[in-house]
Amino acid sequence: MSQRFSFPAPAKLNLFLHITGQRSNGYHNLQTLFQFLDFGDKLTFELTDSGKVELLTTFKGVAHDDNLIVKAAKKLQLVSKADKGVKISIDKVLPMGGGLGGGSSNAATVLVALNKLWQLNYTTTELAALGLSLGADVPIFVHGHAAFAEGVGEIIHPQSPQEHWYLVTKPDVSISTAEVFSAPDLTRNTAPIDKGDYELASCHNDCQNWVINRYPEVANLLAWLVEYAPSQMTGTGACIFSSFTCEQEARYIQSKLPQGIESFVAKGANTSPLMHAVKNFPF
Ligand SMILES: C[C@](O)(CO)[C@H](O)COP(=O)(O)OP(=O)(O)OC[C@H]1O[C@@H](n2ccc(N)nc2=O)[C@H](O)[C@@H]1O
Ligand SMILES: Nc1ncnc2c1ncn2[C@@H]1O[C@H](COP(=O)(O)OP(=O)(O)OP(=O)(O)O)[C@@H](O)[C@H]1O
Repeated sequence: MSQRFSFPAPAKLNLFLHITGQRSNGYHNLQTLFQFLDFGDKLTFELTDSGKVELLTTFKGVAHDDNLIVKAAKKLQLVSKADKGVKISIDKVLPMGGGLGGGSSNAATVLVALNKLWQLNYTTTELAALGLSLGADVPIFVHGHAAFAEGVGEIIHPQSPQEHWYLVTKPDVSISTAEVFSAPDLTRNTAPIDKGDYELASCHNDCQNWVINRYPEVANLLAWLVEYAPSQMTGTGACIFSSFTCEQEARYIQSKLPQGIESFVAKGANTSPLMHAVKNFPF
């Protein structure tokens, strides 16, 4: 059996998410602060000579060729004319449709890892540009540093917010990004802020009110959490992150959560775990 290599695909949080306008193609202009978590999926790669991209893990509700993992690998194969193949498996822990960017992170890890494993030597900027067509969040995961982002999320200014401990909770609903962004009554006119001069505490998530008005599961859990810690939705939901100064506090509140709420505790990371793995490659 040939050698296997594993790389992390971490979660992201949107520490705030302002919608500042909408483009003629329907996409939204955003201002957001991305931070990674030291928690996420793990992808394992086995190089083959078959020329084929094979995802060995099945996903409920996502066909093999629609999976962002497969799309990213095929895209890289196509642009680079690489004749090598790969078998990929994933230990999936991030909830889908949670606002944690799992799919985009998986795609970014495929691009970054195969760039190394297939010895393609694309730059980070080239990989991020390739990734943007797969998802608006792919470039930030390719760049791998916490950042204030603009445009659809692809204009990236690295920043270093405080690395809190977070309790991340998932209300028992899955919310599609497209559903939120296509809502006629979503707030789309938040005034742009200056990336070098803003107060994190006065920022917010423009999707949150829309979501809590429609999903009582999110509204109820958020109302419960804010009694204990500053709490906000990430991305278009449904996950909520609550900030703590130490791990024990986060774990204590986790132990008090209402029954049946999926959750994990993780630390904010301004450098993505993927970057650490790449730096140490070959392992
Ligand atoms: C909400 C965020 O997670 C914030 O980080 C991202 O902007 C969403 O990123 P994503 O899940 O990678 O989104 P994509 O797969 O690119 O887009 C999903 C759908 O959301 C809408 N969409 C997405 C991003 C954006 N800036 N404006 C949009 O209107 C589009 O209708 C698109 O069809
Ligand atoms: N490898 C993958 N992992 C997760 N979802 C995938 C993957 N490939 C395709 N998808 C599809 O993408 C959708 C969005 O998944 P994802 O986990 O990225 O959502 P999300 O966390 O809400 O992302 P965001 O924060 O970007 O809104 C899923 O519902 C699924 O249909």
